[in-house]
Amino acid sequence: MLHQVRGEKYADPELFTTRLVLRPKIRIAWGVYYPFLAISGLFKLAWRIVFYGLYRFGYVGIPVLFLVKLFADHGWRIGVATIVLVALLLVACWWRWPNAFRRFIGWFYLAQWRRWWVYYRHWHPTCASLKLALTFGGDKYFPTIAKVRRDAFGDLVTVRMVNGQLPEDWSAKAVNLAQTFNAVSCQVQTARHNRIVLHFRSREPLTETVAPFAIPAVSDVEALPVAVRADGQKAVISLLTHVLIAGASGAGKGSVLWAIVSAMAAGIRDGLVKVYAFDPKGGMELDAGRDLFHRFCFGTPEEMANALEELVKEMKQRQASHRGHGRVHEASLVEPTIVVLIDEFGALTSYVTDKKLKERINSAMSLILSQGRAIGVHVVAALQDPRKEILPFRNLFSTRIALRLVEKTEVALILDDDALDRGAACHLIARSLPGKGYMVLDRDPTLVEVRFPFHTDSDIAALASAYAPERPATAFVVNR
Ligand SMILES: Nc1ncnc2c1ncn2[C@@H]1O[C@H](COP(=O)(O)OP(=O)(O)OP(=O)(O)O)[C@@H](O)[C@H]1O
Repeated sequence: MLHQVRGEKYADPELFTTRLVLRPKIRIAWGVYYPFLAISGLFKLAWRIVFYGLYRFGYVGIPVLFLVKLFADHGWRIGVATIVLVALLLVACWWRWPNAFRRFIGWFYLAQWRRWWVYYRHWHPTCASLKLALTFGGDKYFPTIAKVRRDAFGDLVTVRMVNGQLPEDWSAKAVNLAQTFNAVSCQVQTARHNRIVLHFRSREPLTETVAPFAIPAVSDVEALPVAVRADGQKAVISLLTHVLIAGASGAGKGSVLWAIVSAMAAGIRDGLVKVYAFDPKGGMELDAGRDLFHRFCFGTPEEMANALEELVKEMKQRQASHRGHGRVHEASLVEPTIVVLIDEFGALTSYVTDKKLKERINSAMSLILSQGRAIGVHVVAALQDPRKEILPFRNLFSTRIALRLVEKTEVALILDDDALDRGAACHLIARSLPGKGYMVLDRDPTLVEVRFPFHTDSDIAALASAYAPERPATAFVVNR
């Protein structure tokens, strides 16, 4: 029976020497056996030279072959002149286009060097000690390093797993792997065909505090620039889906809320976006920007329930007037987009002890979340504690943002079941990096690592005074 074992069979160097002195097991004339051994050895050598020299290490083998031919055909003067010319050309490229040079030449060669010097040399003992190798039929098989690439933050090592392995097995060893290969962190991302990518970072991206963005002149609620991605580009979210933000205490949920508010500030000023703000923690977080809100509610649970029911009533009126007029809501001065901003969603529901009140809040929230989108009512909710009470609503939020979380089980609860396998180690985000996290966008499986800009109190005050709508918050403002 021929067994298919996925992995690199470990060839003990000692076995290699014994194989050379091996005598044939069957009786065979020496005069036949040794010439056979010599010819087959030569064939193997030639094959290895072609395979390793031109294919595996072609990036070195081919230029070397070219130089050897050049020296042989045209003499050493032409050879040396060519080397100098190429070196000057490379220096000029590096000087003129440093980023492109790094990306296409520098990182490539550095990655190849690190593949052999850093990873391959320590690979087998590391896998054996972390129990990531497979023993079968008396042989040991190791996960194969298929490819190493480099980016601005470290190495991306593509690994073909052995039979029976899952990305989770590697995620569980991420800290050990990072420590072994002298990396700051190791993220495990799933790839196709039983492969995973280990992202060994030599430095963390997004460690700098991000300043507030310039406010877009026209706010497009379908594409609000709210954060910076690891590659330096702006991350954009759409409010046409409901947005859930989760993070431990001090993770920077406030910075996400303010990034969203500031991105739609022009719409607020022009009356095309109305923000209904709920701050069940007593109004501390959102108070600085209260002038931006059409409604600002920070009272008792009963007052919150009343406010939400008022909103449901307004929603029903919209539904009635929209019946028969298509399903896409267009913001106008008469019917602006309504954004329901909730700081600490958990405080709205989980901490309410009165059963009736809890039911009122839950059913109003369910209606808003399930029917609001079609008529321009969108929810942005932050929460600290992703516990069971949140779960019934979770799937109604298509855009989910997770900042630093306390436990790794919360990652699946907020983002996606396999988010941790795809590298969203929110529980490992340092406390010193508030506003950093991961997000999944509507119908897009890609996880985006981001850092949100930080708005100081004076930034928020300036925002509120420059972009406050004509009519500041009045109606059903509670406890003002
Ligand atoms: N994006 C950010 N960049 C840099 N620092 C930030 C950022 N967001 C928040 N901070 C810092 O972290 C502190 C805590 O932030 P914030 O109050 O927003 O956290 P939180 O998640 O709302 O916490 P809690 O749930 O306890 O209110 C802030 O006072 C600020 O100093």
